[in-house]
This record gives sequence, structure tokens and C-alpha cells, in this order.
Amino acid sequence: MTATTRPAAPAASRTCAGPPQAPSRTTRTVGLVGWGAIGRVVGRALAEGAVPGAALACVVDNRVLGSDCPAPQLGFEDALQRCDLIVEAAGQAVVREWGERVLRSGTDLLIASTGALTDAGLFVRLRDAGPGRVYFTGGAVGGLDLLQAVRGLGPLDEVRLTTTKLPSTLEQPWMDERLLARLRTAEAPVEVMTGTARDVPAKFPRSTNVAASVALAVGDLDRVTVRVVADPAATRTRHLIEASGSHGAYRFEVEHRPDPANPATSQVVPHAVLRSLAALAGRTGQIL
Ligand SMILES: NC(=O)C1=CN([C@@H]2O[C@H](COP(=O)(O)OP(=O)(O)OC[C@H]3O[C@@H](n4cnc5c(N)ncnc54)[C@H](O)[C@@H]3O)[C@@H](O)[C@H]2O)C=CC1
Ligand SMILES: O=C([O-])CC(=O)C(=O)O
Repeated sequence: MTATTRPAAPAASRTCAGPPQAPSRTTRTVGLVGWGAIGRVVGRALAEGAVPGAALACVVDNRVLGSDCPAPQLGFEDALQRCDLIVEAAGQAVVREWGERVLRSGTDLLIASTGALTDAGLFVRLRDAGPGRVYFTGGAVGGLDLLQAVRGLGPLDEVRLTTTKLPSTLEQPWMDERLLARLRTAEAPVEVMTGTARDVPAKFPRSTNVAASVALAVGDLDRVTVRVVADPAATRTRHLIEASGSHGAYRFEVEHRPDPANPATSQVVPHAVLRSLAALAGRTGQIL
């Protein structure tokens, strides 16, 4: 499944009556699912007109939202009636429950919770569903465009992602008391899990979607080895991608300030979503 863009506007057309017409741009009507750390920033920016060619039509959330929400709160079915693009910023479960229905209704879907795609069955169903198209935001990591381009030269031999976060953001319901105690009392970095991009995002569904994003770019969940590290000194979240093959070697390292309300999420992520939206809305001059 490849993140491609479709032009929002029809090409300029020539009529019998006169000169070529300027391209008419249609506005993408956006339904935002999730009014949390990502959704609030995305929703407010859209409502302020920050993305030319994209307008916020409604917000879907399973909590009752207050008056700070700048668009009507709708249920999912009603949102599908009103929108031509759904932005998921709510969690992997939403992609599982609604992904296919969104695409089958002819609505496009931009996914933040890429970890849902580690479910092989869901991956195939979303790939084959339509007529809506599915897109992924790059989220908290960079270099995905290049890793995707490198596939044209052949497979990479090795791809590693090391994600380092504050211990509290990595606690999970499946952890036993011993591991939780190690995280809570850590005075130095603790390796919490090493696995493939197939395994890790399911274990840390709100914290390691980036592993699935790297794998989507590389085209192989099992080729990406992921290390999850809890570091009490990680006031910034770090993601290090290292990849190599016969044609080259690649290294991308980022450090993000965590969102104060939800430190599992890096502050940059809603801006990555807005960038993706700008590309989908057909803003010119965009680096794809
Ligand atoms: N690709 C990437 O780099 C990243 C992806 N993410 C993904 O984005 C998701 C959202 O992140 P945040 O905004 O930080 O989370 P958050 O927890 O701050 O907000 C999530 C919002 O979605 C709502 N929600 C949850 N389940 C829902 C459902 N079934 N139906 C309707 N609304 C629902 C919640 O009520 C909440 O308002 C994360 O769970 C994660 O899967 C997060 C960070 C980075
Ligand atoms: O925001 C981040 O740094 C990464 C994250 O939570 C995720 O991939 O789920």
C-alpha cells in the first residue's frame, strides 16, 4: 500500500467558447476523528483556514466535546455523509473498526495510527477497499519518502528503529509488576522490548506507530527491527532510523518535545498531519 496523492482539482480544460479556463479547485471537506493531542491542533488550524483547499466539516469523538470544538460533533455515519476526507487521529481501534467502511463509502482516509496496519488481514482489506483512497501521515518520523524511493533500487538488508521515550508513556496493561516496577524506578535507560515492526506497534499502540510507518515505507514489516527504550531523562522523545543495503546507507534521527497533555505523542505530529492534508488538498510547492 503506497501513500499516493490524487489531484484535488481537475486539469484545466479548453471550451469552444474561449481561452483555457483556470483550474477550478474543489475544497476537501474534512471529518476529523479524535479531539485529543493531535486532533485539537489539526482541528483548530483547519477551522482557521491554515490549509488552503481543506475545510473542517465535523469532529467525531467518543467523548462529548465542549464549546471549544470549532465544528459540529457528529457520529461516524453522519460524518461520512458530509465529508470527502476522514482524518484519523484517535487510535488503532478506529482504523480497524471504520477503515474499510470509510473507503467503501468513497471517502478518502488519512491515517495517523499506522500501527493498525500490522494486522495483515486489515492491511489487505484496506489495500483492496475503495473507491476512497488510503493515505498515511509521516507522523513523528522523517526520511520515509527516501526509504520509499530506495525500494526502487532493491530491498534493504537491514532496517533498525530505536524509539526512546519517558517510561510513563510506555506503561502497558500487559506488563507484569516486575517490568512496571523497573520502569517506575529506572534511573537509566531500560530496554523495554525488541521485536519487529509487526509485533511492536500492537504492544505499544499509542506510542510506536512510527515502527509501522517505517515498515510501510520499506515495504516489509518483518525487515524492521524495533527497540523500545524507556529513559527517565528523555525529556525529548527520540526516534533513530538506521537502514542499509547494497545501494546505500541511511540514518535519520529526530528529537521531539512531547505534547504536554499527552507525552506519548510528540508535539510535531499534528503538524505532520497538517502537512499531509496540505498535500492532499493540492497546495502547490509541496514536497511530496
Ligand atoms: N504516526 C505517528 O507518528 C503517531 C501516531 N499517533 C496515533 O494517533 C493517535 C491519537 O493520538 P493523540 O491525539 O495523541 O491521542 P489522545 O489520546 O490525546 O486523543 C485521542 C482522541 O481520540 C478519541 N477517541 C479514542 N477512541 C475513539 C473512538 N473509538 N471513536 C472516537 N473517538 C475516539 C479520544 O476520546 C481522544 O479525544 C494515537 O493513539 C496513535 O495511535 C500518535 C502519535 C504519533
Ligand atoms: O509521537 C511520537 O513520537 C510517536 C508515537 O507516539 C507513535 O508512533 O505512536
